[in-house]
Amino acid sequence: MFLSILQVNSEDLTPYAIVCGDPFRAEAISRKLDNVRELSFSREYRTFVGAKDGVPITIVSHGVGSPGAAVCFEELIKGGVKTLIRVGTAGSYSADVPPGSLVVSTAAVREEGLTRQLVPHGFPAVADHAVTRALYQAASESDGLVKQGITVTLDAFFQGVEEFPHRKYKQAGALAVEMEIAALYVIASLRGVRAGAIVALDGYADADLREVYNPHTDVVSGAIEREIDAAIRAMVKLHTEDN
Ligand SMILES: O=P(O)(O)O[C@H]1O[C@H](CO)[C@@H](O)[C@H]1O
Ligand SMILES: O=c1cc[nH]c(=O)[nH]1
Repeated sequence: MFLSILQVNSEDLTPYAIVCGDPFRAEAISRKLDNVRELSFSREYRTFVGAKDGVPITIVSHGVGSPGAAVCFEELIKGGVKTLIRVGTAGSYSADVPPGSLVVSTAAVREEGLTRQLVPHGFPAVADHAVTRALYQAASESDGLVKQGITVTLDAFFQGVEEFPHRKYKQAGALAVEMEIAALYVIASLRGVRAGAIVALDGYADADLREVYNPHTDVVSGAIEREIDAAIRAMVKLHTEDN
């Protein structure tokens, strides 16, 4: 089956897929695999397949924001993907998880518009337990701080005149904010596949991002490198458990 938005044949995909926002991060992830092939680069969606320790893995970029990412998740699932791990970046809610830390998202607050058009208000956006456990274990094997907990998914990146809901979610114990995890978890639940996510913290959520946002620092690059390695190791572990 030809997937018209990703521009790939489903026969070329694998049941295990790592997704990320940035097409260049997708390429960086693919460089860690053996026998890599780039299948397509269409819109924000760049797709590679390769293997780690004999486990075939698909890597796809989904761009910024839930609606575009949802299209990618839906086509991957339609194409036969059964396990998805998002490897992203996020803003921290707490000095306890400073920039450079990793957070494994156990659940996501649905502060975006996309999932409201898919499921009722109270429907939770939750990670798969086995995927979360594999990600947390793999990330904990590397140097550096790793936490697991609730993340928040927003649509807006730069603030307008409305207050962002950061204060209340921070008080409620959320660890970080990003823009796609809730969509991933809700779509995975709807379509009966499993998903998890890990994010590298690149700053503080309540900073004025127009002034200070810069994910291209050594600290953030190091954290992204660690989360990529963790996601690949987690996929290999999940494959072993499945077989
Ligand atoms: O680094 P990625 O995976 O793109 O994730 C985060 O970075 C983007 C914002 O710059 C949003 O997509 C957000 O979710
Ligand atoms: O959505 C995001 C992603 C990275 N950093 C942030 O502060 N917010």
